[in-house]
Amino acid sequence: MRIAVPNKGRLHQPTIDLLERAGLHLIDGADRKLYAETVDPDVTVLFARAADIPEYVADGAASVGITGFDQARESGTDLVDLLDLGFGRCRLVLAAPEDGNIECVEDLAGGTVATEFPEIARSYFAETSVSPTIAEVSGATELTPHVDIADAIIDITSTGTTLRMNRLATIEEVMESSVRLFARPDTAEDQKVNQIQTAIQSVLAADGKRYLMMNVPHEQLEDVRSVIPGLGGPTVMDIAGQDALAVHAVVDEGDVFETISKLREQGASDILVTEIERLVA
Ligand SMILES: Nc1ncnc2c1ncn2[C@@H]1O[C@H](COP(=O)(O)OP(=O)(O)OP(=O)(O)O)[C@@H](O)[C@H]1O
Ligand SMILES: O=P(O)(O)OC[C@H]1O[C@H](OP(=O)(O)OP(=O)(O)O)[C@H](O)[C@@H]1O
Ligand SMILES: [Mg+2]
Repeated sequence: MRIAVPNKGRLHQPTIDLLERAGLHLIDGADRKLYAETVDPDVTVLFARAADIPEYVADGAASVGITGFDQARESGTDLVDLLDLGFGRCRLVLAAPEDGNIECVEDLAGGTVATEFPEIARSYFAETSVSPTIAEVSGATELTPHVDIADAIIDITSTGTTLRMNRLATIEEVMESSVRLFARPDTAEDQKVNQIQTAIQSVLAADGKRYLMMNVPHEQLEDVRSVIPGLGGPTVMDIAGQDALAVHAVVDEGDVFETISKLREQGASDILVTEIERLVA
């Protein structure tokens, strides 16, 4: 089966890193190659433009694809969104010059809106009382209101820097986006698709988690247990020939510092903190 992933740009490397962490190591994914084999002989990675990936999946060229939710919406394809991969978080917004006369959506009656996302723009305006002309552009959208190509834009923003630099103010949010794992409705339940989904999910589940291991005297177990945060209880094991118990627990990274002090106060010793590669529920 084939997985379509972004061939360049900001989504490329995080996607490859995630696949690698999920155990799907690429074999010879050299620059400019259009595909790469993986350690799983049944899985090939196809490199494609982020905007083309939904079509690749919908047409069957790939069984699953990884790209922005905005791209899936724009393509109009019927895909199932299996997992939110947590990166490529951004918003599509309607924005216009800060000091101009467009202050609300209604001010766009008879106007023009430039965007790289004409389909999203059309469906957005279908829900409003105005239907401005949509001018499709393929980059530098933020410039268009300043050169009389458009009155406003619909474009991606994340930190807001580009909008500010171009003296544009947000009028309304159109949609939120992040990178997702997509499949076709008819393959979303396939065993191999499921296997890939589980592998990636296990990486996401391990993100920001640490594994704590420690020795605890029998009589201190309840005190130690009481200071371990989180819902899942720790795993407790007898150590052969010793009075102490081995206690293991998964803890949020942010809680590790405080938890260690508390554990020591409660009598835990030989505390070991390790990273977790994957967490399969
Ligand atoms: N500033 C951003 N912050 C977070 N995510 C973004 C940002 N810009 C784009 N994205 C996400 O990345 C996807 C791909 O963006 P885009 O097609 O612009 O690729 P790119 O990585 O910028 O490469 P290029 O524009 O050179 O083709 C977008 O559809 C969106 O989901
Ligand atoms: O709110 P910000 O953090 O400034 O991000 C928003 C910018 O990021 C993207 O451009 P990108 O950097 O991908 O350049 P591109 O126009 O070449 O795609 C997007 O098209 C915006 O222009
Ligand atoms: Mg870009």
